[in-house]
Amino acid sequence: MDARQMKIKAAEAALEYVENGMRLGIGTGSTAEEFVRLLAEKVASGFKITGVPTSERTARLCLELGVPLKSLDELPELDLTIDGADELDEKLRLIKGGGGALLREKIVASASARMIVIADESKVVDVLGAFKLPIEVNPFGQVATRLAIEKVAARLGLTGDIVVRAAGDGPFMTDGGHLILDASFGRIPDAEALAAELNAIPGVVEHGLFIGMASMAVIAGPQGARKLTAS
Ligand SMILES: O=C[C@H](O)[C@H](O)[C@H](O)COP(=O)(O)O
Repeated sequence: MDARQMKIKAAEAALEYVENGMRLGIGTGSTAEEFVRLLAEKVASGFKITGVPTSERTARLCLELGVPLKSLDELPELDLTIDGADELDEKLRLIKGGGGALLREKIVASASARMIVIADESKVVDVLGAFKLPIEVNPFGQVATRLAIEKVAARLGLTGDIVVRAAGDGPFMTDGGHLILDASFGRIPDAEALAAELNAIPGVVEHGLFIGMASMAVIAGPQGARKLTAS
């Protein structure tokens, strides 16, 4: 089974949790896009859901494939969000934001009664941090914000480069008009402490640590999909 087939396997297994009539948060990324394709097939066969996309990219795909959408302001309480992740541990702590959608993803997941993560086995780690932690920051004062991040990270024993994510010749801009700083901490033994410290820095808009948000993950491997619930 290749990487794409595993993403499809995870998406298929997660689709079983989507019920007729649900208000559904729809994630961003290559795994979430496989989910959108399968969901669109169900919608075409008469299944009714209303989706709230977590990015412009996901919105475009949904519209192209005929998945009905509303904004989060039109539908501020959701039944379920299904989204991918860049890394997750056995306690369902996640790193997200590899695609730059972490802010809307976190807002949509927070507005949902339940969040299910879809991923392949390669994303499951013992300790978060091999994937660079995306931190969304306001462009104003970005250098001061980066220094503040470095200071709180050092207090927690974390070091490593923190660089502005690029796109083409310029910086990558999120759907909200912010920058992403990618922090190469390596290992983040106390993700809760880091999340709290980052939340307290004014220039940080949001960060990619999703803690206590997912209730289940569907993990696809060569043998099929398994469920992971927070331990
Ligand atoms: O910003 C992007 C999201 O957090 C994605 O869900 C995450 O990067 C995983 O994407 P993929 O399924 O492409 O690995």
